[in-house]
Amino acid sequence: MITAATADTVRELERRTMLDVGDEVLMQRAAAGLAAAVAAELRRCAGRLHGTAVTVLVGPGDNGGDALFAGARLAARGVAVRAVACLGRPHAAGLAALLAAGGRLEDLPDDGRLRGPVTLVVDGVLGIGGRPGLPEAVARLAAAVDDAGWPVVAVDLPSGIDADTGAAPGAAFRADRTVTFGVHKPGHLLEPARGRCGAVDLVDIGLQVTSDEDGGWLHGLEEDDLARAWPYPGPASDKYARGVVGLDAGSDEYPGAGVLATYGAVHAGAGMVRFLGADRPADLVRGLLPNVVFSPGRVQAHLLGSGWGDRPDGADAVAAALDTGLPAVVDADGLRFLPDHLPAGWLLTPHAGELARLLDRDRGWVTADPLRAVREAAARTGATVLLKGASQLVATPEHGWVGVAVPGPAWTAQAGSGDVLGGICATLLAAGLPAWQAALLGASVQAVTARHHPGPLPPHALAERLPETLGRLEARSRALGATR
Ligand SMILES: NC(=O)C1=CN([C@@H]2O[C@H](COP(=O)(O)OP(=O)(O)OC[C@H]3O[C@@H](n4cnc5c(N)ncnc54)[C@H](O)[C@@H]3O)[C@@H](O)[C@H]2O)[C@@H](O)CC1
Ligand SMILES: [K+]
Repeated sequence: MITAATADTVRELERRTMLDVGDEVLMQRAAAGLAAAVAAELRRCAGRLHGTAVTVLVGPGDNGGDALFAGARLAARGVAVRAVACLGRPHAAGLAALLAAGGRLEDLPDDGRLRGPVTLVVDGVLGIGGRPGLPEAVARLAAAVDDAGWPVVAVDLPSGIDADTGAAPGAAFRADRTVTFGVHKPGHLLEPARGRCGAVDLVDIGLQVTSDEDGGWLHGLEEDDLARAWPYPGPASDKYARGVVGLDAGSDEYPGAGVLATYGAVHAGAGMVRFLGADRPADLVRGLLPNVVFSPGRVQAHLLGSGWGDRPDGADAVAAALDTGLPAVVDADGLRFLPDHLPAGWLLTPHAGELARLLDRDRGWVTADPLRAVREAAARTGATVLLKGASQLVATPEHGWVGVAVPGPAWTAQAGSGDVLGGICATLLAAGLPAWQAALLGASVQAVTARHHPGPLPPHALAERLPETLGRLEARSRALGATR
């Protein structure tokens, strides 16, 4: 699990640690970790340190200070280090250390082009004190560095992104590797910033990170977390232990959604799937999946809404499912028929446009800060909310942190993926998982499957690969020594 904290929380953690160790120590720990990461990167790309040339781009704050102290350590090991002052006056003590170690300082070139030999660039322009975007001259430099194709190591964050929201509304650096300190920041987990970080290294600088249940924290699921937490059947499990899913998805107008949701539920391992939707999707499902049943009967979780279209009795269907007291996933068109308050055991699975409609906001308000949007949706509806998109976020009224699913390739952004995901999540609810966990595991298993089968695989074909993923995850969970 990757834990991320906002800039304010990081500053508070740093303040507390500094009371114990003093303020110089943290920056020296950060610089040591950064220098080690840059040295490893130099060895990877040049095979050596001696004789390589590192250009350190520095801003006016402590992010530049980290970069300058790291530059001093590299200069002492035979690397030719040139610092370029990109914004304001560089960190005084860091600059003095670099110059004393034999490094040089240069001004930002007017044309934004770096001179001299460059093996690698360190982006120490802005860190958690940075406002998103870059002044024009620095933006030109960032573009030139990108064009030149030099390897870039970012200090804490790629400069220009928003550390707390993951937004990148203006120019920003793009790194091959980002070296962060103490704890991850939301920008490392959330697109589009995440895509600018490259590989992220976490350097321990001695912060006492105790992520409590208060707001502001993110927990990013990793593939091993998924492997550990999936509810694999045990030797004594029967179909009811795995769970019976009741699907009311698709319509005579959009029958495919019912088929796709059923594919998701069946291939995610539901004990039994009851298809309770309209006639046309029911006929299609009957022809494709002989294990699905169509009569009413015992159900342990519902899926409602995918492909309903303009269904006149949508509100009645939602109300009837609520009356059962069972958990449910409400997807797509079903989101238009919600009562004012829902139980936290219900899971809503909107994409940005549907969430905007739900909250009576513009889509742009949601996409500008998806974290804020998903939190607000959970608080307003009382339900757990999975916001689908480039980063898949889960908020629940049950705790203050937001979960981030394992990221997947952009190929899964296609019509029908959401219907399959609804079926997967309903299966996990039927197996007895709380809604937040069903959402995180469901979104993650689909992403991990897509990672292993890159390319434009249609959603039903991807659903058919879920069993292969689950078999691999189950073997992994055994290797990890997970207990059932
Ligand atoms: N506080 C600490 O104890 C530690 C901090 N560390 C480093 O310190 C960094 C934070 O340092 P700072 O708080 O000094 O902040 P930054 O180094 O991010 O820079 C803030 C400065 O940049 C200016 N600025 C911000 N956005 C701008 C923009 N878009 N255009 C132009 N100027 C802009 C601000 O006015 C301010 O002067 C962290 O990211 C990390 O790298 C590490 O040394 C670890 C310990
Ligand atoms: K930076």
